[in-house]
Amino acid sequence: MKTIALIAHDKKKTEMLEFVDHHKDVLSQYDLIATRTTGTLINEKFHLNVKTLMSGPLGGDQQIGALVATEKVDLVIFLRDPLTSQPHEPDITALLRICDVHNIPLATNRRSAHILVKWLVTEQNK
Ligand SMILES: O=C(CO)COP(=O)(O)O
Repeated sequence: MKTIALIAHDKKKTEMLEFVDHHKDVLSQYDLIATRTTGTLINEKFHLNVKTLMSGPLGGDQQIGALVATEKVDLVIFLRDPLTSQPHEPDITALLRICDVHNIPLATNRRSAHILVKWLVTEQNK
């Protein structure tokens, strides 16, 4: 397990920052990538050296999807906003799909994200 992708829609960015704050000790042990705005906010606050790709609406979800498809991402945390329509909805759907195609663990809400991080810790201690 090496690379974790972090993505949050605008209304979920505060939640993402809280999530990262809570788990920064674990997350800092992995290579982190993110869509542009999400990653920039995380880097400003935590200096975790997150590599940023394009913003989601400009193709960032597709970039992460391509990395999932080529097995360069091992886990995806995507705090989606299910109550706001997104202009790049097809890209979002494609990212979720490609995670399923490649059997990549994917959390789309904060509680499942917490569970995945706990699982990471369990795996580390094996
Ligand atoms: O839109 C997004 C995911 O679909 C997130 O993109 P940003 O991190 O650039 O806001």
